Amino acid sequence: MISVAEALAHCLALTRPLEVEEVPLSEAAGRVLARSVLARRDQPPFAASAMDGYAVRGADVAPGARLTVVGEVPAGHMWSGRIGAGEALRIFTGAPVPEGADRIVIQEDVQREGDQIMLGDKLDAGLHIRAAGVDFRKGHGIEAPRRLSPADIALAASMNHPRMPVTRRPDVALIATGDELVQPGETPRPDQIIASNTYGLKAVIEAEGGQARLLPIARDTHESLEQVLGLAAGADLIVTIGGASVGDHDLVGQVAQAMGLERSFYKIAMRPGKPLMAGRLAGSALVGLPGNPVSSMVCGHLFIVPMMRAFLGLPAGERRRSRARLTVDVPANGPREHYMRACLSHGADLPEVTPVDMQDSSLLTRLSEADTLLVLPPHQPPLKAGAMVEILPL
Ligand SMILES: Nc1nc2c(c(=O)[nH]1)N[C@H]1C(S)=C(S)[C@@H](COP(=O)(O)OP(=O)(O)OC[C@H]3O[C@@H](n4cnc5c(N)ncnc54)[C@H](O)[C@@H]3O)O[C@H]1N2
Ligand code: MOO
Repeated sequence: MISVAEALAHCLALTRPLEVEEVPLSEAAGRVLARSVLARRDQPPFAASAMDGYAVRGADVAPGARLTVVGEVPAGHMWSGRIGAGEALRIFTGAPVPEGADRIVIQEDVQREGDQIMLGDKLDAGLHIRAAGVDFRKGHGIEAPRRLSPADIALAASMNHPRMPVTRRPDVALIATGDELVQPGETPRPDQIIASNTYGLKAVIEAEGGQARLLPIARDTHESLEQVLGLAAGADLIVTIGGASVGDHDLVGQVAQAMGLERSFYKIAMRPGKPLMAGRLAGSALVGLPGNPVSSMVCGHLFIVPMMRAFLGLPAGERRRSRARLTVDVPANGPREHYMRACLSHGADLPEVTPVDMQDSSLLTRLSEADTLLVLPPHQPPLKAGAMVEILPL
């Protein structure tokens, strides 16, 4: 059995950054920017008023000073004159500041009578002018690769980019396997259960920016598995679920190998997730996840998420862990790295972590309750409440 880190390295070696496509800016949120984009103009393109008030010469500003209003400029218009001594221009937020003026007096500090204004006794000290290019200059870049946040979308719009070059979404084919499975909403026989893992994994994949296809459930026969694997042809990544272990009906590895799978590894020192398998099948990366629902979801977080990032051209490696204080004793760990389902809470100074009450890898209620994985290294001796441990937020 190889380690989790070695298995991840093999999984990442099966990926390559995908091609670039252009999408409308309005559809680019959450996508991965593939090429840096540069501002097409300065922002603001002119010195702009930050307040509603009067543009004046700073030298004229004094409590009780009287100035003559020589015109008016709203946002979206340009006043082409020059402000001279003793003059003021009525101005609104966002309007270009006229030549000669170097300060905005806010209207709350002014009394107006006809074309005259009188400044109040207590004047706001701010200049209230946004210099040209103070936000960004022409040529300023949003650097790739980067997952585009809502703020990035607004910035790109401000830079005058109607379209964004983004990495194509990875196409992921998801295959549930097993005679015992029916789709949610169907009527199961008394000896059947509902397929859950594919749905959970689709959500994991799509939250990362992949596009997941749910293929028909493959039955535990060579013919059925071969047929459904055939439907996955062309996918960037094929993910099978179940049929990975040693039982007489666990056929995924056999069938994939008969179809030409070049296997990278099978079985890892991890709990849950021991019977994980990965390799390349006719141009697609293939990951065979164990069938136990929690095993497949934990493997999804640990292996499929970094693979999505690698396909998207983002930095991809082991997911970042942090540390927390145990609230309860934890027994010794065996030879496999253990990813315990756990809940985080705020301690007095540090985050605290509590494993959920049952760790069996079939229990989706406990996974749903958990918000973090508590990671115990192989052969970890027993730990007492208060010990510091590594955690991986879900
Ligand atoms: N003799 C041994 N038996 C098992 C071993 C072992 O080393 N020796 N390993 C155990 C471990 S650990 C795991 S994990 C499981 C993995 O088995 P498979 O990947 O072959 O999965 P299945 O047998 O097909 O299913 C296991 C379990 O999960 C349910 N399942 C499967 N697919 C789905 C799905 N899409 N949605 C919901 N539930 C699913 C399935 O009904 C089984 O209950 O093997 C152990 N056995
Ligand atoms: O490795 Mo299995 O995934 O422990 O349940």
